[in-house]
Amino acid sequence: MIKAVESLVIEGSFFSASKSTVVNYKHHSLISIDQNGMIDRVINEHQEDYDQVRKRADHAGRLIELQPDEYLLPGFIDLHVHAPQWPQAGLALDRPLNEWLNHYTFPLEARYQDSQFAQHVYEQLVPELLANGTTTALYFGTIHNSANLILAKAAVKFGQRAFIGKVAMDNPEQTPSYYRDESSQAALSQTDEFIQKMESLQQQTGGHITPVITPRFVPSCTDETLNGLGQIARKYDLPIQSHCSESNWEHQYVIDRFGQHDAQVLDKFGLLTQRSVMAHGTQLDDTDIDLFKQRGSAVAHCPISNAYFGNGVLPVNKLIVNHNKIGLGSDISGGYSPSLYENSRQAVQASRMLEDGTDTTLPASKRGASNRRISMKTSFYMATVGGADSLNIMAGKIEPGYVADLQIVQDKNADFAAEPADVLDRLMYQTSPATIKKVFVGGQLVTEK
Ligand SMILES: O=c1[nH]c(=O)c2nc[nH]c2[nH]1
Repeated sequence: MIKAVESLVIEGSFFSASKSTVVNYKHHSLISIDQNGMIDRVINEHQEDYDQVRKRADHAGRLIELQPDEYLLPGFIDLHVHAPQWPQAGLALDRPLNEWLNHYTFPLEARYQDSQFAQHVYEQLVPELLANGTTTALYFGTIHNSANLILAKAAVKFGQRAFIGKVAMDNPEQTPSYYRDESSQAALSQTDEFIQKMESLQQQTGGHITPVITPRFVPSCTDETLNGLGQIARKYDLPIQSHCSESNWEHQYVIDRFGQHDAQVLDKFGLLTQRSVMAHGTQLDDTDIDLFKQRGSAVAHCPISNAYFGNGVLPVNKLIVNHNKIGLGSDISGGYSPSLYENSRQAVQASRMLEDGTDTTLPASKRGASNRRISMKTSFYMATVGGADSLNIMAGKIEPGYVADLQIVQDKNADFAAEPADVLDRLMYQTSPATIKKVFVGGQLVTEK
């Protein structure tokens, strides 16, 4: 059972993004958190009641003071995590996507019919993500509802905000007999059952958990299942997640089967809505990107994973300029790292290579694509505001009315003075779990060093 949150006041300097290229810095403020775990006030040093609010919180033992080398940031939102793949993070990344799925991933995911194995993995993964500053995760589970509920219970136990999907995959041509839903009807009825069980777990525990409609990707689902999942998403008005135009092989498979791109196919089955978050998108064309925008659907940018399986670099800046919804995903274990800090770095680096090009046998003027680079501010925006907008939650900002999902991080090079904008970059490039000192979800302390 989630404990009632005590109101809290945090005193310190903080960063919070307001736009894709603008991160605001507020020096030495009070961030007041109410008993519902929401930020109710942000008070600056010059406001009349600063001292009074501070003193009252201090007397009540409810004041947390940041050290001079510490900063408050919004918690990060990971839009794409395959929870069952944690044991293979970093394995076989030199294999092409379909081989990696068939030889490593499906055999591993099949093991989650064993609930003890599920518990062993999930009780490691959830605290690991929290220790990396990830306060919200959008998880793929497996086909097994018992294991998916163990993941939900781990999220409740450790206090993470979690969106969790029972994976649907029933296409006998693209899934192995040992790891597939028995039939389309089974995939749909077990999805429905998972939704009911998540709703009662949420009511019993008060945990921050939400079920998600989860067709694994178009290749692994029959038309009947894609259609049925679209109907369930509509019936319950739930978030939807899948993979979309993620590699040469996968993109071409969908063209061969439907004569259309993933985006149109997902849309036709009612799976591209303003609650959809689709991973990768490296092969999206301009029409697909516009369809995403029209539908209000989000892209989960997974820059580390894309370097291995994506056969291309997602043009993040193009999506940002086009006002598409976009956030960051670790894609454990297509991506080896549970850290959105590391993914933020890779997002910046990949965008630079996309802009400059990589083939130096060509003249510089013929390499790359213009206006593709992003700054670390944009990565920070995607890890916070972009992720929250993608999930339609009031998170990712340090402002009144937002949930108090926060992290306190230490600037390990604070001895070397820098302007606030540079400090943010330094934090984004240098932070590791060792310098993430405290993490809060809904105002509750969930990790402390
Ligand atoms: O990176 C990926 N990881 C997966 O598990 C997966 N399944 C389908 N497509 C996928 N891509």
